[in-house]
Order: sequence, then structure tokens, then C-alpha cells
Amino acid sequence: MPHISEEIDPTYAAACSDVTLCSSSKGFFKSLADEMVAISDVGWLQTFENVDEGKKVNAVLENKEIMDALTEVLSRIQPLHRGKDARVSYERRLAAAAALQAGDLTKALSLASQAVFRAPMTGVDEVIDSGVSLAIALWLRSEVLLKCGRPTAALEDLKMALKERLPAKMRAQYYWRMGHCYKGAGEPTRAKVSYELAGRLLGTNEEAKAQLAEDVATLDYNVQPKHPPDKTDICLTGGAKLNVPSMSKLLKISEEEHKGRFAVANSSIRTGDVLLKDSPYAACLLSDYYGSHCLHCFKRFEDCLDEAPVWCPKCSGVAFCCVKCKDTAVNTYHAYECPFLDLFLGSGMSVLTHIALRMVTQAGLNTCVSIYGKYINSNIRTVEGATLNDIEGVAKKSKIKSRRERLNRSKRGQKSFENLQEEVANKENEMSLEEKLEVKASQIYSLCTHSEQRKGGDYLKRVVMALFLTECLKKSAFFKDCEKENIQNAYIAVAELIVRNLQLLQFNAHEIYETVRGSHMFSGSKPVYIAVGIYPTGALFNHECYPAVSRYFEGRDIVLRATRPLSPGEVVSENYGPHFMTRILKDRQRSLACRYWFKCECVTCKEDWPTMKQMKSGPPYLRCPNMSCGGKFRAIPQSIPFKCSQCSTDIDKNLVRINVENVERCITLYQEGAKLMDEEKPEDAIAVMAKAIDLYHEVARGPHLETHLAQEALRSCYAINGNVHVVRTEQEEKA
Ligand SMILES: C[S@@+](CC[C@H](N)C(=O)[O-])C[C@H]1O[C@@H](n2cnc3c(N)ncnc32)[C@H](O)[C@@H]1O
Repeated sequence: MPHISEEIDPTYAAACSDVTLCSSSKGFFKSLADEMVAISDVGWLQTFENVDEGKKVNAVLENKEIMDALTEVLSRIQPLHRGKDARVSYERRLAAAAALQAGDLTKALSLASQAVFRAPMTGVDEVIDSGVSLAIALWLRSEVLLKCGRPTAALEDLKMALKERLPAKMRAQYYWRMGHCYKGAGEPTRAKVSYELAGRLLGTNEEAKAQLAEDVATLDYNVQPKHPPDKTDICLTGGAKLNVPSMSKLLKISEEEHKGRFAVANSSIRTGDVLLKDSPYAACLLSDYYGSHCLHCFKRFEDCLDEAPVWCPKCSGVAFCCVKCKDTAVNTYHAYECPFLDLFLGSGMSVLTHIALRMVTQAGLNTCVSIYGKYINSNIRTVEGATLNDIEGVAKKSKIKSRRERLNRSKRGQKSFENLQEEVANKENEMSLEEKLEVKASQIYSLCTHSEQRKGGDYLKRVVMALFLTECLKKSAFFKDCEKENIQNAYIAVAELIVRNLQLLQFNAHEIYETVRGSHMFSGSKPVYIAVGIYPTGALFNHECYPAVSRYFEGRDIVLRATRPLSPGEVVSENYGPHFMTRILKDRQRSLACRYWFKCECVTCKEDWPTMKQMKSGPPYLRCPNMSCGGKFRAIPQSIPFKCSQCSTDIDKNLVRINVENVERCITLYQEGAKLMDEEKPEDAIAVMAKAIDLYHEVARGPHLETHLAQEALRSCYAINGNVHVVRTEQEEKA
């Protein structure tokens, strides 16, 4: 039987699958992968397609034709990254000083940061700056930061400059500037101590001493230290589910044959309810943002007012918002990725491929081998029903037919989703990062891969990518602690893990956004795609073209909030991109079938709702008075039906009049919400619009232009609680 993506458009489906692996226009990988498919025998590809999961890499390694061609390419892999360069650092420093002199603080800060990132580690290049380029670059940046009104960040740079052997002759200036930093940060007592130390070191320079005395005299002992405003943590409505702590108690996970697992309402849900807050198992920043955001936590440097970006000791291609983020990255994944960063970019590999690699590099070799043994190469078999037993809401378990994918999950010996989650929640607090990953891996490696639908050629490309990445890992000492006799098995385990990651990420990853706005909270604000993550529970939400939730991101965490009310048992759906407001039915169906390999049968698809452009304001569709019926009718005064066309319940004309008035009330409330947004009162706007959207759904159904526009507005209000970057005009900057 042909699969859904093939029925619709096999060429487009293949292209959609390919771009989840690598770019179709940039880099060398696409032509390498295409060449490997071209030299493979058609019969072999057919057999290969059916080779068991977890044995695909071996099958390719045993294919002489492919390996002869591939080995030659792999043997040429060499580390390639933007390293340190004392000369470039020196030049950037001069340019930064000139910009500072000219009063262009933004340019000065950017150049000074580049001087920091390009500076070799202290003592490595003694020819330029006597080996202390880093200290001098930090010294300069601290001056710029101080001028920018960021004394705490300036102080951090100063302290680091001292650690990096700032020349002793600069000590007096060092303490003097430290005094300025403390003064700026609202710590006059510390400022005074620093000024006094500077005074002792100034020797006989009377002019400088007089100036210093002025600084001491102007200290204000009434000021308070400045602290950034506290951000209140968002709480799950109804509390966290005991066995799935990232999910609200209002939800549960269900499963159906053609839909897999998905979230449904366990109790009534109201618009505005916070339903999920999940941390990623792994996440990667897009390379375009390596210069502006922390590689590890995705904070924008510009918005970290109390910290200045920190460097990687080996490369100058990435940066971190603080020492903690740097240490975490450099001691784990970045140690293995850093030598090859430019090769990865040059290969054209996708960000999903980068996460597939990150899932390995962050875990380290031992954890990877253990995960491979448990979830990919496991021969433990359990009966199919065991997987379903504990999934709530599966009423007719015995009627659900076997699905090959679920069977595969069972074969790998996985426990039920809910049991696994409980295990994770109980153990998480006492574990190391590697241990946490190993336990969370049980959830990640049960996510859908649609392996039964994947073609041999597509599989082969993924194995070639896995072999390429494993070869890079070999050359970045990832396998250094492995005993010689185990090394071949370890290579295969890692490559297989990457193949599996590449498959599951295709269907389960989330794009991560930050909202970029101008001086007004809403007008002109837009979401910007900065990173991608894989969320263990967030990946369990199915799609609808009229979604029930909207997502935003707090740092790396995903938050889902309801955009319409739901009754117990209704699907709590996300939107994977094709939304009915912006894309016509045929487009959506094609996109979902080719990109996510399923046929969407949501209500908007079945009823072919109009897009926003096609939709007109007009009489609403009122609900059938029987609340358990899905029927609706248009409230056109002259043609109100006597009975519901679906369940034949009588329709009372008086009730129709009341409900039309209710819809009019909703429209008035939406307008009030819009006004509150103009006044930049997001919480008030949410309260008003959420109430109106709840009321609308109590009496009416979609499509309804005003309600859907209100839901879009609500989405913008929710996002204000997430990652937001405010772009300031030059004038605002100066003010
Ligand atoms: C992010 S996963 C969602 C969780 C998934 N159902 C599972 O069991 O792991 C995406 C996959 O779920 C399935 N899916 C999502 N929405 C669906 C829908 N409305 N109808 C049928 N299948 C859907 C598709 O197979 C899709 O590739």
C-alpha cells in the first residue's frame, strides 16, 4: 500500500525529507549523499530498506562499492574551524579604541568583543602583546562597557583581565576602574576601597591623585545596589502532573492507531491555561546567531546587561553569555564539535543534523553506548499491549490493531510512557547530566520515526551522514577512553544512534523563537527563529490546522498555553506550521503529508474552512444546543433551521437570539483587548480576550474571523512572557 506522502507528491516528499538532513543548495554533503545512492544497486537498496533498525550501519559498512567510495572521502576529513589570531585581535582592538574615541559605543563594543574572541589564550603567542592579548582586549572592553552604562559587566571583564595576566604596570588603573565599576553598580563602600588601592599604587603622580580624590568625594553612600527585576516563573494551571511534571494535570496522553500518542484534555481547559513547560533533551542555536547569542542558553548578549560574552578557549566561532554556560559547553559537547565547526557549516548539514550530533556529544561515549544498548540494539521483547496498558484514555485497547512502529518500541523493551516519566521525575534531582540524559533517553527513543515508511535511499543518506559525523568524532578524541578491542563496536553504536536521532528529529523537533520588538510592546513585533530543540513531552502533541494551544519559549524551555477552551477528551493540539488562516486545504494537506507523513483529518480540513483572506465577517456559526453534538448552523436571521442537521435537537429561536448577542459581546471584548494591547497591558488584554474566547466557544463554533484574530492577538500577548529582544533606535540608545 503506498504511503500518504507518496500518494500526494513523492518528489516533494523526498525533497522535504532530504532538507531535514542537509541543505539542497549549500555545502558538499548533498552531492556526496546523492552519489552514494547513485552507485548503490537498486536491489541492494530494496533489501537495505528492510534491514532491522540498529543494523543499518553494519549493512552499509559491508557494502564494498559504497565503502570504497566513501572511505576515500572520510579519510580526507580534517579539523576546520576559526581559530585564534593575535594579529586580528590586535587590529580589532585598535579599531575598537578608535570607535570609542569617536563616541560610537555600539561599534566599539562589537569590535572589542571580537578582539576578545580572536585573542589566543594567555602565553600562547608571545610575539604580539607579549602573550597577553586576551587581557588587554578584556581591559579595553571593560572600558567600553563602563561607558555603555554596564558597570557589572565591566567589572567581570576587569577581573578576567587580571586572571589573564594584565601587565603589572596597569594595576593602579585597574583598581581605579574597578572603583568606577562599583560606583556605577551602586556599591560605594567597595568603590572607596578600590579607589584607595589605586591611590596607593599611583605613587607620586599628584595630578592623578587629585582626580582620584574627586572620584572619592563624589561617592554617594545612599544609593542601593542595582538588581535586575525578578521574572516570575510561569506555573502550570492545575499544578504539575505527578508522573509527567512538565505537563499540567489538566492533560493526559492518549493513543490511537493512525495518530500515535497525543495529548488530550483530562479536565475542562480554559483559554489562557498554561499546559506545558518542558526543557529540551538537546537544542542547537542556528549558526547565523553564533555571534549574537549564547551557544548554550540562547540568551542574546545585548540583553545580558550584567555580563559580557565569554570566549571558547580554542575557537573564535562561538561565544557564551557567562562562564557557567561556557564551562558546561566546553567540558561536554563543544569540546568535540569545536574543531569541526566550519566543516559542519561547509558540509551544508541541517540544524536537525547538528542536534542529532549534539545528542551524542553532550552525552559522552559511555552514555551513548549504554543508550544504544538499551534502546536501539535491544532484543528484549514484550507483548504489544504492555506499551499501551498505562496510557490513559485508551478505551478500546483490544480493538487497536498492531502498528509496526509501536511493536518496534515494545521490541526495544521500553516501558509505558507514563511509567517512564514517573521514573524520570523521581530520579532527576540526584543525577549528573549524563545520568539525566540516559534516563530521559527512554522518552526520546520512544518518539516516532516512521521507520516503516522510510525508503532505502533516504536511509542510506542518513547512514552516510552518521558515518561522516562519527569520523569527525574519531578525530576529535570522542573515543579516547575506549579500549582498543571495543572501538569498532563503539563506532557502530555511535553511528547507529545518530541514524536514529536523524529519523526522530525529522518529526519531533521544535523551532525555537525569540520575539523581536520595537519601542511598543506589540506593534511591529515579530517572532524570529533562532534555534531548534527536541522536547521529551513537547513532542507528544499532535497537529491540528486550528490548534488549541500557542507556544513560546523561555530561554530554551517551551511553554504551551491554551488559545481556546476544551472539554475533557478533546485533543490538545499544536500547529506544525500549516494553519488554516494562512494556507488553503490542499497546501496544508500536501505539506503535512510530505513533511510529517500523515493525513490531517482535523475539523478545518474536513469542513474546508476559509483562510483569513477568504473569510468574511458575518453571522456566526452557532453550536447545536445539545452540547455533546458537534453540529453547528449559521445564524442567518431568515434561515435558522428548526432542528440540528446532525442530531435533530430542536433549535429554539430565543436561544439563537441570546447567543447572537453573546457573540456580539465577545466582539466588543476583543476590541477592548486590542485597546489594552495598544496601551501595553498584556495581562489585562489576556484576561479580557480569554474570557471572550471562552464565551464564544460556549455558544458558537469556527470559523469566525474576529475570534481567530483575537486568538492571534492572544498569541502575541503570551509571547511577551518569553524570549523578547527590544530593538532600540539610535535616539533611544542615547537617551
Ligand atoms: C511530534 S509527533 C506527535 C506524537 C506522535 N503522535 C507519537 O506518537 O509519537 C508527530 C507525528 O505524530 C503524528 N501526527 C501528528 N498529528 C497528527 C494528526 N492530526 N493525525 C494523525 N497523525 C498525526 C504524525 O505521525 C507525525 O509525524
